[in-house]
Amino acid sequence: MADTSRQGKVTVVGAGFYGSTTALRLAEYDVFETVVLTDIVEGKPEGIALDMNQSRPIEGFETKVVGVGGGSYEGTEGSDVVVITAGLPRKPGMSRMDLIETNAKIVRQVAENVAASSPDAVIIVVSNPLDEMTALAQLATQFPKNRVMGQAGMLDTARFSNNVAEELGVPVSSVRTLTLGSHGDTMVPVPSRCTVDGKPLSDVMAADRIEHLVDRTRNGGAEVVALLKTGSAYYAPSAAAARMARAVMEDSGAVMPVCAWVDGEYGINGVYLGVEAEIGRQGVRKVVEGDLSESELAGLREAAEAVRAKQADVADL
Ligand SMILES: NC(=O)C1=CN([C@@H]2O[C@H](COP(=O)(O)OP(=O)(O)OC[C@H]3O[C@@H](n4cnc5c(N)ncnc54)[C@H](O)[C@@H]3O)[C@@H](O)[C@H]2O)C=CC1
Ligand SMILES: CC(=O)C(=O)O
Repeated sequence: MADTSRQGKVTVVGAGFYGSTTALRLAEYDVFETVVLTDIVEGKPEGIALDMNQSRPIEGFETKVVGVGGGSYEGTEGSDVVVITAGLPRKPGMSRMDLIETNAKIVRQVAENVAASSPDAVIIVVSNPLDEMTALAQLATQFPKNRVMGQAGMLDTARFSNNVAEELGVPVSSVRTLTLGSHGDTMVPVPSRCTVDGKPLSDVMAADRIEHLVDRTRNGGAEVVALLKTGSAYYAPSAAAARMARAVMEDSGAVMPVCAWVDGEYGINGVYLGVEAEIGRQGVRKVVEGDLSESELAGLREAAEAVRAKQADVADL
């Protein structure tokens, strides 16, 4: 009898650190029928897929992982969700923005291929610089804006929560935080929306320590890059992208911080920006506008203008 407990196809483009860990997380959820992993390199995705499939009897999942190398999109056709991880990671001392020209060429080409092979997919972009690459993927595919979003806020929020939990010596499960804005210098960690065991963060932590953790969160990616010396973070980033892909496939309605098209919310018009959004089968169901302090709102508007300028530039790259 056919097993109908798993459904859908998710493609992960780019079989590097981010892409391969995302593919494994997605496969281990055991909710998708197929996870396709692709790369321009021949053999790498095929080898990784075989290795992951060989782990199925040990980990006990049935999702089939398919590897497609050589820049081919054969086998990805009709994907429900596509996660774009193709692109260079930064080196120590580089900003995400230093990747813009190289990664724009890669993301444009990938997005055009995705549009041709999976015209109804929801796209989750992770390649950096994130806000600009998300805008570019929408331009290149001409998909409705709700069907193209970027992963950053889930990661930045997780880093903020981990920083708070470590500082206070409490379980991460007792901490709620939020990070909005860009995945860059104008990131907006939102202390007014943070709680520990339901209590406002400001009741349990001194203002100067909160400010320190806000800074550490803004520099969370660079902190990992500096330690690794080569490449950038992928365990926490892949957890975030995989959760987003699963929320799409399951039409869960979960509210997550993501890079979404903002048009009117917070008085901000026409830009991809990190905000909270309800995620479902069509991608972003709606942007969820929450309460922010005056300075947080000003920070979000500043981030919007900074990414708007760069997003206009990528159209020509
Ligand atoms: N949004 C976020 O929160 C985060 C974003 N990133 C970004 O994700 C991207 C990937 O990072 P890693 O996986 O660590 O890098 P990596 O170097 O390990 O992997 C990148 C992969 O992309 C492949 N690739 C390049 N051009 C391609 C094309 N045209 N088609 C298909 N595949 C192609 C490469 O062959 C390579 O396997 C980087 O741009 C990085 O900055 C990384 C962490 C967090
Ligand atoms: C690489 C990157 O964007 C991060 O770790 O935040």
